[in-house]
Amino acid sequence: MTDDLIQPEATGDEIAFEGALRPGSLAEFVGQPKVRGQLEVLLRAAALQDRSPDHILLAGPPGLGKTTLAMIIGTETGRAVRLSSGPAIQHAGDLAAVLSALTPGDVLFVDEIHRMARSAEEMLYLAMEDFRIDIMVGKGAGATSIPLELAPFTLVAATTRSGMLPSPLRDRFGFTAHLEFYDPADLERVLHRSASLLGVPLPDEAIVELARRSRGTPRIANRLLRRVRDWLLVHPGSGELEGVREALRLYDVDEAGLDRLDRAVLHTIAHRFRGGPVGLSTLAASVGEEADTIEAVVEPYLVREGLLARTPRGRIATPEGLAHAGVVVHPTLDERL
Ligand SMILES: Nc1ncnc2c1ncn2[C@@H]1O[C@H](COP(=O)(O)OP(=O)(O)OP(=O)(O)O)[C@@H](O)[C@H]1O
Repeated sequence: MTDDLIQPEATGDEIAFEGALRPGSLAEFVGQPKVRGQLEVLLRAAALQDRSPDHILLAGPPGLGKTTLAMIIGTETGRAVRLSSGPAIQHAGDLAAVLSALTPGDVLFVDEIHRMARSAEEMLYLAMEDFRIDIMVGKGAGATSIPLELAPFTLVAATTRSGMLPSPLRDRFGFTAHLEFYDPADLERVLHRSASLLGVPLPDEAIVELARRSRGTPRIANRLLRRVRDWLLVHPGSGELEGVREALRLYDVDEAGLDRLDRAVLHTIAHRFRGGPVGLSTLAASVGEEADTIEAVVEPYLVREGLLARTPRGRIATPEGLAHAGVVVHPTLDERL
């Protein structure tokens, strides 16, 4: 299991806490200028023509704002958002129940759509394209299908694994938003906003330090902010910057913002596999974590930071990654690159 502090998925009481910090409009949504611009045009064009916006796929690592954007799409278009998720759709019947309950213009948000049952996919294709489904009644030779008209709706789906979606499904979205990790400057804005909403006034230098070590992820930035708030409560009279450093040390977040699992992955490649290449499943087994988590959560950030690279023969630690794991190799001697 990924370390509690840094894992990008929301946990326990955090869901309520996140609700309070969630930006409510596109204007309040920090960063991701490209996605914001694309969505603005798409939503405005639909409003001008008084129709439901096209189906939208939100792709990217956890904690970057996919759920937030889905809610914003509802608010900006003045439509109700109905919530479902891939793991909750285990049979075509589960999907039929969700779709048939929609009212005209609804936004249907399906989180983790890559985990939806294969048996529901065909039904979803038809629903997205023609706003109708065929319900099968009976079995074997006597089975018949009854067509059911649906209310026009907009599907907003989120995935951390867009590569796992079958292409007929991907093709049915009018627009795919690729969410990227946030720059430190954008995370500083997220943190300033959250700090003022939480009533934790932090000076700029403390916010800068926290943003730099939040793994490019607003959810992690907000979570670290809560831990810093706790630390300062328990240590009254301490400086805020000291609070940031001590809280992060306590929760095992290093100077580069890497957590225990990030470091375990780098360390394993660097030391056990002599820098790589190593295959994903071998790597996952060596660090005792699910291959999915390594691929969707750990790797994207290490790749973006230039610490790990994916090659056709497997994962390798880059010279910077090796250095982070305490091994120094001169790049010109590195035959793996
Ligand atoms: N652009 C942003 N500006 C301000 N806060 C943000 C932004 N994006 C995300 N957040 C904050 O980060 C938290 C996590 O965001 P959200 O739940 O939308 O992520 P997600 O990508 O849907 O994650 P998951 O895939 O795990 O559901 C939210 O509570 C929100 O407060």
